Amino acid sequence: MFFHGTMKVNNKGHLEIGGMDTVELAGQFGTPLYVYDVALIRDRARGFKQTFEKLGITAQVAYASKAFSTVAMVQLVDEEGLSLDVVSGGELYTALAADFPPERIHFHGNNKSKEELEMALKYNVGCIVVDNFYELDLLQEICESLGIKTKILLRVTPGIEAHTHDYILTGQEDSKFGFDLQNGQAEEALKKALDSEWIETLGLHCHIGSQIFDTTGFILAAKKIFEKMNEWKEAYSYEPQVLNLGGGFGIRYTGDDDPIPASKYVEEIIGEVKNQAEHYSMKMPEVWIEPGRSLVGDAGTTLYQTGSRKEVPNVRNYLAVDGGMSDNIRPALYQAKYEAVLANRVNEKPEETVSIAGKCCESGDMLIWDLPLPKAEDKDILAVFCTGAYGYSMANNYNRIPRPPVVFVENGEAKLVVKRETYEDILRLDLPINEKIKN
Ligand SMILES: Cc1ncc(COP(=O)(O)O)c(C=O)c1O
Ligand SMILES: N[C@@H](CCCC[NH3+])C(=O)O
Repeated sequence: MFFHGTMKVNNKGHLEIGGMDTVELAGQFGTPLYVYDVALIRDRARGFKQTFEKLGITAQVAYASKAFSTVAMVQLVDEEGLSLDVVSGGELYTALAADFPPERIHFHGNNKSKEELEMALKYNVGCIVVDNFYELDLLQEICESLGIKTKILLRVTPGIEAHTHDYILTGQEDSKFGFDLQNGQAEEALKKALDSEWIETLGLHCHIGSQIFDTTGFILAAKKIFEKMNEWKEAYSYEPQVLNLGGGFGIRYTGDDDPIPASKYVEEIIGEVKNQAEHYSMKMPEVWIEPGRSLVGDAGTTLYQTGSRKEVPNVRNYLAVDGGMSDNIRPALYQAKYEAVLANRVNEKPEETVSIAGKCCESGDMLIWDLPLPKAEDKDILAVFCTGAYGYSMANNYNRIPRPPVVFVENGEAKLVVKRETYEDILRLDLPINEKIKN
């Protein structure tokens, strides 16, 4: 059984998370429903911090809020003392609304607008991760006009390919992100930034991709970056104070996934950074990381209610649930795989293989192919595991389906942290072309 965190089976044979019966949660809050195991998120956050402490390394662990950003989540990140990576005005606005300390916010993005940069500068965020020449010029201009100085990291692309899905690769040369390290663009950007009286260049940033199972790519990236840092030390007497090696640490969605433990990623990466710093006689930089998925991925579970069935004789049985690609687009987008159980019948043995269909009008809206389950009946509760990262955050209103609510569970208590969207919410931004609209 694919249990983790505080999950267990209670004496009714129901899945329990955070001391709460998920079948009762489904009854109370309705389905689909996102349930987050808060203790597991705290555990993961503390694990990262403790590994750095144990290694005696000055670090910042910035939660990549694109994985799952809500006011409550940002407050939890603050409680755990992490920093926060935001990638848009909306994520920044959420962080500020949650009263997150701006000095611990890192602002990312490959096409930040003037308004977004102004907002970041006015709130004095900890650093801006500059992605391209357009942004570097714009930032310099805005700083000058507002009379505000800022700290930056330069995002570099080291020219390596991590082993993951093509759509979530970011470190290769042909990428929309960052200044290329090999072709001289990164050096040109550094010279520009060092020449600016408005910009303090804290160091470099690199993110090679997501759902990566070992440290080979990170180590290669660190080597390539140090090689350049050494050249730049000699040419410009510049040594970065910070090296941010991004996120991307993989998690176990199914039994086929075999990532190393989070602490191991950190230990091996730090080991290499130390080696490189020694090799080039450079001072050890602060090492920052930006985990998203590995902090929240397996802490999230989605509860659905089962509904219609379709049998294609001798081919496949389809079982539909009351959500789908509108609350979890990852299977459609990346062929992502998940495990699931019937939360109200956890102890029962599988009797059939069914494919879980979503309710959207799209053949590709399949959540799980060929899942062994007890013979599901109408109104069973299907719990899909490990939906905590890039599930709710990529949810949408396709087919005008309202987005589900989110509940945090911890120590036998459930707290609603995002309300279910209503049909009124769906109409909120619509304007009629004539007045014949019903309320
Ligand atoms: C710049 C950056 N940092 C951090 C992350 C977080 O990645 P993950 O959720 O895989 O840890 C991402 C997403 O891939 C990213 O683009
Ligand atoms: N959204 C992706 C990861 C991309 C992360 C952003 N660089 C996923 O669900 O796996």
